[in-house]
Amino acid sequence: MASLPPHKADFLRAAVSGGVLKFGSFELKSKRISPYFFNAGDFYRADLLEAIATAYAKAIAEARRSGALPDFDVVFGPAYKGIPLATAATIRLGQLDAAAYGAKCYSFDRKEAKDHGEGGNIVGAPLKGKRVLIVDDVITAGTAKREAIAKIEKEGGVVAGIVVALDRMEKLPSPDGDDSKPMPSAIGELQKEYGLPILAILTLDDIIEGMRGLASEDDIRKTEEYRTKYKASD
Ligand SMILES: O=P(O)(O)OC[C@H]1O[C@H](OP(=O)(O)OP(=O)(O)O)[C@H](O)[C@@H]1O
Ligand SMILES: O=C(O)c1cc(=O)[nH]c(=O)[nH]1
Repeated sequence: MASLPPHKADFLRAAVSGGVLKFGSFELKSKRISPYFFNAGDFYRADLLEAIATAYAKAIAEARRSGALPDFDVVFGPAYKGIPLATAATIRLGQLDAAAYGAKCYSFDRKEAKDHGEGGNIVGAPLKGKRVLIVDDVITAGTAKREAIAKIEKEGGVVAGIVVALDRMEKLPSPDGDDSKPMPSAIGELQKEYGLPILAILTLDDIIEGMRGLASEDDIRKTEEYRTKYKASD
């Protein structure tokens, strides 16, 4: 991982040591078959959860300092894997800088609306009139982030930006389902369409670079082939 900047190398090291980054054959939400998979649900041990929470919190604080992210009120984690990530990132932000982040809130959605008790779709801070930062695991085709934006807007919130652990650097799905057609990048189109800043702690390029000599040559070759197959036209 010598060629990666220290914050990326530390995060990739935590992902590898926790078995979060895997090589094999995996079907994605987009139905693409990938030779690698980043399962953020495997950051379940206290030290690993702290590592990912720290990585998000530092990325957010740095982007606030540089002006790459606007201010926000609520950190929103899309169900399911976004839930512990957003919650842990909120705690870590408050620990890093209580004056700036101690009053930030967390919130997440239910995949199915609750019809009793408090009811509704949202758990945690109400979103109405709030600036909402989405914190989630991975962007592949961008579908999950579009769904999250629609839910937040329906609740009356305004999305301020998106932070993910991994940008897989893939193209949008073609409307006719033919994935061999050139298409623009999922992340670029989200940025353009919604005018949102999107930050990623790691990209697929970082994984390929950082895993050279650590993953098998065969796994790296298959991952490079996958990168070429789903490479965006922009
Ligand atoms: O960019 P996309 O093509 O939408 O795919 C990426 C998303 O898909 C998965 O979430 P999923 O909706 O499967 O929910 P989960 O958090 O319950 O695993 C994954 O956790 C990412 O958030
Ligand atoms: O696209 C997905 O569904 C996906 C990719 C990935 O690397 N990790 C994940 O949890 N989901």
